[in-house]
Amino acid sequence: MTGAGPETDRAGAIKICGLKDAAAIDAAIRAGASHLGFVHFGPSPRHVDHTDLARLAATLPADGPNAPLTRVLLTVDADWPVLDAAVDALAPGLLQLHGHETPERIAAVRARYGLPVIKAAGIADAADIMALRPMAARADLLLLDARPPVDADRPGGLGRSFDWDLLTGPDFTAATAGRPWWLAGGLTPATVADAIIRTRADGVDVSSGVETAPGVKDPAAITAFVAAARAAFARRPEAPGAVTRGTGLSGSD
Ligand SMILES: O=C(O)c1ccccc1NCC(=O)[C@H](O)[C@H](O)COP(=O)(O)O
Repeated sequence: MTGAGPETDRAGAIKICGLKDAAAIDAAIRAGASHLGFVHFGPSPRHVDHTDLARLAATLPADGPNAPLTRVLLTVDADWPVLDAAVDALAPGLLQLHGHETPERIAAVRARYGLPVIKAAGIADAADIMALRPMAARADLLLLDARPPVDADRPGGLGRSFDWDLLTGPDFTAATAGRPWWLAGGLTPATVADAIIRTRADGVDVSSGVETAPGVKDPAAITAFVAAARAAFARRPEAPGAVTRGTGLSGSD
């Protein structure tokens, strides 16, 4: 598999996830987010149904190769009919699989839609790092989130962070196999800059940290988060001024 393209390959991605309303979307776009995430998973307080996915999609700038923004469709162990309908409604540029999708399923989703795939992985200990390897072989990008508690009603968007020291060293480098990866889990406008500098993540992703309550986005917090992330990415020596918006893709092997 070759790299999917600039949507996933470039450093400096900033994704605001769990968007449901125009004010929050507008704040994310104005601030300079590169990726807008839409959750399509019934139990989530951020769930957007097919009708609203299509309605919101109609208000967004065009997606596709070299577009300034990438729409990300987030699903959890979704079957083909659910995925087909959601992809039709949103016309995303990137698919985020946030459940227990196997490497084979990742490859099948990627092939069916011709879109790059983010595989989210819950991290709590070194074993979770070792488990990244087969996912990295099939996904275009990894999203490293806190592993949810066993009794959680959803696998992400919980505002929980994890030990970033797990993201260093040869085991981590081997497990990610050169695949780009984004950091998620409990990030906030106050912590994102430190996270970017310390972990050297290729991108960051937030949901709870820019909300006033689960599912209720705070436009001012979105603006602050994106500004802090942009400034931190710009300070990193390997990516001077490197905040980039997701653009085109190949999605093909
Ligand atoms: O947001 C949800 O409710 C959700 C439900 C099911 C799977 C994933 C979900 N969200 C994922 C995200 O929003 C982020 O990618 C990530 O988990 C960071 O969330 P947070 O810790 O709240 O910033």
